[in-house]
Amino acid sequence: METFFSFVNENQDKYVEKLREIVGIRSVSSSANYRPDTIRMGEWLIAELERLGASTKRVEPGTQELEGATVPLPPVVLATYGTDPSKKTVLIYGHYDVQPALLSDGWTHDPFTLTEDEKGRLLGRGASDDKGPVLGWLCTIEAFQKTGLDLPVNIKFCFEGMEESGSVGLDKVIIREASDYFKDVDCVCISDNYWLGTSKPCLTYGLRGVSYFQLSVKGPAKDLHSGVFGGTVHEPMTDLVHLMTRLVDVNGKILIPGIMDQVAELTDQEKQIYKDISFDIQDLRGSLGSETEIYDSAEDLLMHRWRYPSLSLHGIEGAFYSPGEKTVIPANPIGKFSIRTVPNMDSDKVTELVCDYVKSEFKKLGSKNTVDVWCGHAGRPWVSSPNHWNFVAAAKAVETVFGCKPDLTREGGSIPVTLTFEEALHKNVLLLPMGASDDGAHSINEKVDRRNFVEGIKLYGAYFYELAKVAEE
Ligand SMILES: NCC(=O)N[C@@H](Cc1c[nH]cn1)C(=O)O
Ligand SMILES: [Zn+2]
Ligand SMILES: [Zn+2]
Repeated sequence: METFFSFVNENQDKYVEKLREIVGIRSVSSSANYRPDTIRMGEWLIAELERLGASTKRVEPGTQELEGATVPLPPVVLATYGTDPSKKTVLIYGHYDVQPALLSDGWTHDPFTLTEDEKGRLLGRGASDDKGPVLGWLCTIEAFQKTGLDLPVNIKFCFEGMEESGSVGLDKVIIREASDYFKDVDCVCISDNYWLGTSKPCLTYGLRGVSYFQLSVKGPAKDLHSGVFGGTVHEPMTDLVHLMTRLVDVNGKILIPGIMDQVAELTDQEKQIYKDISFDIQDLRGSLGSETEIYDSAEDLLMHRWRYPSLSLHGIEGAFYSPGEKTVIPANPIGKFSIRTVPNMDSDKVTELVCDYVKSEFKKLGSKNTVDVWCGHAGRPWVSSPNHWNFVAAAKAVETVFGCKPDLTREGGSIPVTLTFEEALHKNVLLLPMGASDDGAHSINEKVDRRNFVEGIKLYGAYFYELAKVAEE
């Protein structure tokens, strides 16, 4: 692998330039305005894959109602690189859409202009989640080609542009293609999460699910002057804020009856896992940028990230949020919150419990306004076993590139398609992150460290190499 590693080192500036190009494509899947950019990002990947000699298939998953319009869903990009029957075939999944980002959120520079700082941090929306990792796979193929090394595996790619918005349309494509496009797949690898800390790589075998809710309170036909109408009408925002405070307490305890009853019991065997993991609370504080954690011990913090559900309040649409002092009574604010779900929670049951509870709490208010609550999208939790040869190969690759054994982790975030791959293809799925715990995905000043980006490309190459060698059991 030395030739490969040296080539990657020497060409890293070129890879960073490519990352700059794609961070500049504003592929924000949640926004109708940015839908053409999201589609363009999918097309960029198709062109790049074809330039590398892959055969591609552009799948149109259909349309979507978004912000009052019918818009096309971004394409699912399928690609095949190598069809040698004597080699294993690995399916690589990634997403090319990103979370929204505005300079006014607090970014130190334009979020869609990749900027490298003096610490080698490559800052930009999607740098870590998930454009850096997606690009990394393509750089890996190019490095094998340019060094004249034989790529020791066949690769299938599946890149989507809706991951940050519920992966709409993707499950159907995977289930349809399971016995067709994906029929020769031996294992799956996803690079779309983060190390537990900032220095040691990990392999990940579990994710929480996510159920995203919207809670609308409607009253007057339009926003009102609070001087003229304040004190004389039931204010929707007052009802909504009351309801939102009834969902979760300040210590993160979910207040919706029945939710915790579904959570799998903690066994002695599982407890043991947490004792062996080195998790530095200072690292967590570094990522938080504060010392506001709820629990004192690493075990409790990890358990509450990985194996217990959480409920987060995200925002209120239709309410005044700009600087200044507008005196308005919003007519129809919509609260946003999500529940990270864990084994053995059932998404339909979660939705039923949330909706019944919100409606019963609203009734207690005696308000003349109307309430509506719905689940926008739900992805299931996933936990697998890290003993499969796919993990063994990845662990060896980590040792080759980083000189240490990887942490074995679960993750608090969600990649809903993971379980779909496992169930539809009946193959092992491995999460092999490129980014570090302080990358700030979804936040302001998201970054990937140049080191992680470059070593990540080497890791991908070493993983292909180890996959070819590892015995299937
Ligand atoms: N890197 C994975 C990731 O960020 N996943 C999102 C998925 C999601 C679901 N709804 C909105 N986003 C996550 O928030 O975990
Ligand atoms: Zn992601
Ligand atoms: Zn994300």
